[in-house]
Amino acid sequence: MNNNFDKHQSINKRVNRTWIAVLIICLVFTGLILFFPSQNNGGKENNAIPPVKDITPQIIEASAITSEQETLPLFHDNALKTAGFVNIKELSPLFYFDIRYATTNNFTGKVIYDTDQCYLQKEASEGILKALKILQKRDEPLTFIFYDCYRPQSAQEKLWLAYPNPSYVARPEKGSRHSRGMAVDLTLAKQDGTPLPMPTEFDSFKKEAHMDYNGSSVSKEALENRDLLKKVMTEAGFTYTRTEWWHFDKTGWKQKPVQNIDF
Ligand SMILES: C[C@@H](N)C(=O)N[C@H](C)C(=O)O
Ligand SMILES: [Zn+2]
Repeated sequence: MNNNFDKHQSINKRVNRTWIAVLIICLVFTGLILFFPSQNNGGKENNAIPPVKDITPQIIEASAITSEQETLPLFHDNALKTAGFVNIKELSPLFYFDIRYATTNNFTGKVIYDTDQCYLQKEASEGILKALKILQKRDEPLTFIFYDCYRPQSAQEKLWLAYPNPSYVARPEKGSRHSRGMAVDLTLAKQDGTPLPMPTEFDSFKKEAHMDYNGSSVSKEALENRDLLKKVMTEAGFTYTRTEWWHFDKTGWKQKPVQNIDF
């Protein structure tokens, strides 16, 4: 009888030990799953992330920019040149650039586009070179400072939102001649880049900026410089606009389409 009792007790002890062992194994597994979740489904998550190459093509291509194209990615330069544009910075070392809409120093107070390059359609660029030749033949040779050249349609929309006045900003639905690459905003400068006095600042939407303003609030010298700019640009095949002394359109602008090539 005692023998039977001892046998029973020893079986019970073995069963208990087995259960304890099973319990410990379960606890160890649970711990592994809780502490290393990424081992569980990490492989799947990694596969879900798109490869870096797919999500950053612009960064990769931008690294190919040459020193001449400091701010305009090469693929935009290519797109513009394919569409008949010329980079005015590549035309002559005599030019100066103060591309205002690439800075906050413009009437909107905001950066309108990201690059300080100056692109124009080939015909307009030829007119600019013709005008430069006229300026260089003078006893005291002069040159240009460019304020704005080609402007994508998206930039025109930003300008219109800031100042929706068709006397000074072209309606986006009509399209700006700048967006055709056939308009340019510029002023005269000495060879060393000093701007000549003009009736007003660039993009001053006051009556003094009008081409026909001859009032006494503007100096004689500034009015003469404005008239010289107008004469030279007209001789080089541009027309002027009544309200802005700095703005000129290359004849034939209607033949060129409005563009929205990124800038
Ligand atoms: C905003 C001014 N610089 C200008 O270029 N105006 C003309 C009319 C335009 O928007 O095309
Ligand atoms: Zn203009």
